[in-house]
Amino acid sequence: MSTNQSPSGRPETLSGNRDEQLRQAMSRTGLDALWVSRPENVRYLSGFTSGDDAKLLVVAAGDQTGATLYTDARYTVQAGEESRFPAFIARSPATLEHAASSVQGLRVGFEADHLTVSELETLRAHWQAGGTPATLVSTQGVVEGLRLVKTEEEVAQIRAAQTIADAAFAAVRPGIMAGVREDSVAGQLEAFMRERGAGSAFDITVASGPRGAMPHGTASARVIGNDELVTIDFGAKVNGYHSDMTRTVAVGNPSEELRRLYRAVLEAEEAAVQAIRPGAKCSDLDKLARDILVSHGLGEYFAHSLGHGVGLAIHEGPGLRGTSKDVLEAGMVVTAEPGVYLPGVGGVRIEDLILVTPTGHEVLSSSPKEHL
Ligand SMILES: CSCC[C@H](N)C(=O)N[C@@H](C)C(=O)N[C@@H](C)C(=O)O
Repeated sequence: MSTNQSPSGRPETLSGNRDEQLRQAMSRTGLDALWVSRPENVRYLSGFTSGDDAKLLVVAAGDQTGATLYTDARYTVQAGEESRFPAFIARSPATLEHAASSVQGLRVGFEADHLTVSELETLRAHWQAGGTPATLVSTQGVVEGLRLVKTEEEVAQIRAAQTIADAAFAAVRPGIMAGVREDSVAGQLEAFMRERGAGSAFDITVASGPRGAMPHGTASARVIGNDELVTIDFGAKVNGYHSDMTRTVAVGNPSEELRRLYRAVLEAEEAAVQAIRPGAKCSDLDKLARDILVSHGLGEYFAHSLGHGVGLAIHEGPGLRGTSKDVLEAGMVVTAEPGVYLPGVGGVRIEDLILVTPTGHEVLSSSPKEHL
């Protein structure tokens, strides 16, 4: 066990803009402290890039403000280089024993969506057993709420990721033809992005022919046939920030039935993109696209939501779905991605990545769409 003060000299106390927003969010939720366990949230607040193997304790109670990164000895050097907060190097339960003294008598939030039952029991055992127990408070979305609106720096990372993804698509598209395996297409996209310093944002979907009926048809060994549609959904990852884009392309001369599906999805997608602006209700956007597909008799085949926010996570707020209460604000980055999936026939999805701007929107993805 050891403490590791950041050599950068950056402050261990909560003092920046992001810290102030967090302090306000904690105050609204009635929290003195927050035990951050969602990897993206650890990264967002501390800068430490291996959030899967770290936790962050933030204390914002009266004069007592500050944060400590908890990670293990595999990351001693990395934590020193990356974390804005001092790191305590240990593994659980030593981490919890160390944190216990800081949380005595405090209302400590935990992230209910990112803590297992056994981890919660361990927190209780260490922080509620002594003379001045902490009160553990279940929370949802405290840090995620801060992540909804991106800073200029965050938008720059997402834009860089999308630029690489667009270049990858342009390079690989000519080779998407009958006789080529789906996983070869995925491999080429991934290799292109890696060559340019980006990772793949998620397992790439390459779904050809009848496999197009699977919204997340991860590239398989299937050989693309003639006169088929192929749905390709992929993204790049740059400094933790994702891009996300889907194109459906024609190989040969797909049937009129497939072309009709394509045209309906394109109409829904373009209408949704045009409606993206600050103040737009996410549920209305979903309905707009869904109604167009319903008017084409395809509503029952639109098997998911219209879209989602994109950032440090591939799926984050706001949610562009029927049940969403979210309203768009400038600085949000979202997808619009209607699709239809007909078992035994195939499917179509078209997706753009969009920045909400003060006056409307900017489409970040630039790969051309086919007109069938
Ligand atoms: C495993 S990440 C997949 C990324 C892909 N572009 C995507 O977002 N696909 C959608 C069909 C999706 O999964 N939507 C979610 C938000 C949903 O509707 O629940």
